[in-house]
Amino acid sequence: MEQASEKKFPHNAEDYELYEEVGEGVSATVYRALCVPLNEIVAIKVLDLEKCNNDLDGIRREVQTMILIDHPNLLRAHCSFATGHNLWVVMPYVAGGSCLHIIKSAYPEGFEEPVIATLLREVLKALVYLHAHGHIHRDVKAGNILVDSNGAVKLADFGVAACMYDTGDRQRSRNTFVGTPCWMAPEVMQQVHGYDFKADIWSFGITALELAHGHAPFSKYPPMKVLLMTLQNAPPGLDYERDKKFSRSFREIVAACLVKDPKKRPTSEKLLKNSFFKHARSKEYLARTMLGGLSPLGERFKMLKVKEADILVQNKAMYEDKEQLSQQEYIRGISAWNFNLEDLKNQAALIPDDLILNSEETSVSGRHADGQDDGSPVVGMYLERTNHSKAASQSEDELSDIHNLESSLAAFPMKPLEALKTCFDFSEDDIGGGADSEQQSQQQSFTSCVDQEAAMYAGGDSGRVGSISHSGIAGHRNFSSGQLIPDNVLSPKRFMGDGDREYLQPRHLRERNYSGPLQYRPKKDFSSSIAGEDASQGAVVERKGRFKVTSADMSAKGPINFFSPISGGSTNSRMASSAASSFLQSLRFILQQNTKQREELLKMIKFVEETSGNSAELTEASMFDLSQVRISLILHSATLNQFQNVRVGSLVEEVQRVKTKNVQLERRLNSMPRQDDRTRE
Ligand SMILES: Nc1ncnc2c1ncn2[C@@H]1O[C@H](COP(=O)(O)OP(=O)(O)OP(=O)(O)O)[C@@H](O)[C@H]1O
Repeated sequence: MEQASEKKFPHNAEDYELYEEVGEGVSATVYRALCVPLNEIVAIKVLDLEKCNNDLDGIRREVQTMILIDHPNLLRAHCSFATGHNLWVVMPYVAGGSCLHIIKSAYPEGFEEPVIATLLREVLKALVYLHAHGHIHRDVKAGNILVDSNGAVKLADFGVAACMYDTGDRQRSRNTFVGTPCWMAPEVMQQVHGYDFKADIWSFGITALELAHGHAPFSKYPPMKVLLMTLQNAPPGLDYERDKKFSRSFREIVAACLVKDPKKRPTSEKLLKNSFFKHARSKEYLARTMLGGLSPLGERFKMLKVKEADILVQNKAMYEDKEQLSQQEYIRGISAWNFNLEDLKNQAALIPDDLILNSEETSVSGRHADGQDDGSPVVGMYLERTNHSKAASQSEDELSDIHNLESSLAAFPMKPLEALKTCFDFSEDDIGGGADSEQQSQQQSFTSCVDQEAAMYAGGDSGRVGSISHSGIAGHRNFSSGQLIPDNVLSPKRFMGDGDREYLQPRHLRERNYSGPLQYRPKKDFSSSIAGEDASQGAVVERKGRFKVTSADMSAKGPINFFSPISGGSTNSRMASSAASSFLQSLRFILQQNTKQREELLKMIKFVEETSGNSAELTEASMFDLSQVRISLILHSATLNQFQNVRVGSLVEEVQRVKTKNVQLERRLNSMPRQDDRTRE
């Protein structure tokens, strides 16, 4: 057990002086602080319970896990308590900060192999411990690997950790989306059979790439696109050419972790024995190499925030309001992306119809070759979008992009509309299931926090120089999370006065997304229908560099390819469809522009349908294709987040209606005498 945790850390906010901010996540802000009675520097994670009320169960779990775990490579909390509408988690201060911060401040191209091996070995030790004790971390990433001033490595953030031995609701919650998309294993995304500790091994492999390159694969894309790419593309890995500087054993260990079939991934225990770790060095080496020359964490954090704010301003000038929320999420660090409903809706609106299969290759070579990528995911993303629009005249590329997007959608474990519908099917019982008896009994076994109720605060400012004012919290109770975080703590409105809101408020006034990890549950009836759609299970039919196209991509289950010839069509109808296709091709380009043009397009389709009436078989063919474009448009509209205007239900009906019309048109078309036959007659 860590020495610090043997001490009695007080449960009163007044006993702590909050200093500078040293970190920020989706759900919390972390401060360096002084524990006055013990005269010890600590870190305090401040979670705003008001803003986290979607994920109280997750918070309970995080605190429980942080207090119960006991391993030198895991960050153990000293104690936690509620104050006002905040939950404070007191933990050891890890002066080097997270690997993500260190990368952003000083190693944008990633670390050298011995550093990576040393970091990963320590993380693996933590995972071996967690897995052996029945825990899945579920959020392994550079942002959660902390390095102390002496080079000790601590895996942190149990906000999404789960217990493998849970039963009932908590077990079922492993069938939910939790984690950060870039690091998320395919089986976690698929939500089909649930997942186990092997999900951490996938994230571990992604983290290895993040440490090697300075960013995770796909990190510049919005979450929805990351989902599609993770499911559709071959797993990312170290490249023979691009990553020449790394050893073969490093390439191999990454490849072993990033296998889509979780059963084929090694256990953490087995990984730890891998020859790659012969490259690992001592803690002192890590401290010297990684932290030497770095300014104190608080200063670095401030500088990073200024830099990020600048990028945000630049992008604001270039891109208007709709994308702002997403951009903020990008800028705050990809690592800070936990999936949530609002993110999903906003990120979905950003899916460009551009390269999916080869995009990561493009982005990486861009990053290394032209040096234009400043490490900002936002800038990177928009550079690529601009470049892509320049290339729009190359129609072949455009066509293949469309096919790529659509086959990616096919590989997504649900049809796009269903996928989006499911995302909006927010599971209530995931949120409310926190007070089950099992948890309560676990909570009663907590050792580090004793009191259930702490004394009332004395009013007024503590007056401590350099600390954050405690004013405004007078008259409100503290609750120790050593017992179950009491229900009333988790319903902040019940005990909150207006004064509470002022406390720490300026730091929380920023526009942020607070809901923490997404916990969506797929509808039960979907799970059976989606089981067979994993692209990773299809036979490889085509390879593009490191990427593969599987038979699943080419299957009839895929979305309608409105550029393909009409089934059973004659030469004439093929000509007709080709004429229609060239028209549709232009339409398709317009489709990519914006919502307004999309609406125009729908009007045009309507016009063509109405004016062509009953006139000729050419019209029939065109109408068939046109209605397919309409379906595609509807799907895209849904995907591109037109939910403000159109209800999902009505979209589904519309798709059904147009599909029925298609079938009728196709029948009529097939039963008509073909023009060349009639000419012969
Ligand atoms: N004990 C600590 N000592 C020093 N820095 C810390 C400590 N704990 C967290 N941090 C810093 O604060 C950042 C945010 O903390 P944390 O990851 O716990 O918040 P979060 O809201 O759970 O984040 P996310 O869910 O985005 O991973 C970390 O990335 C790290 O840089």
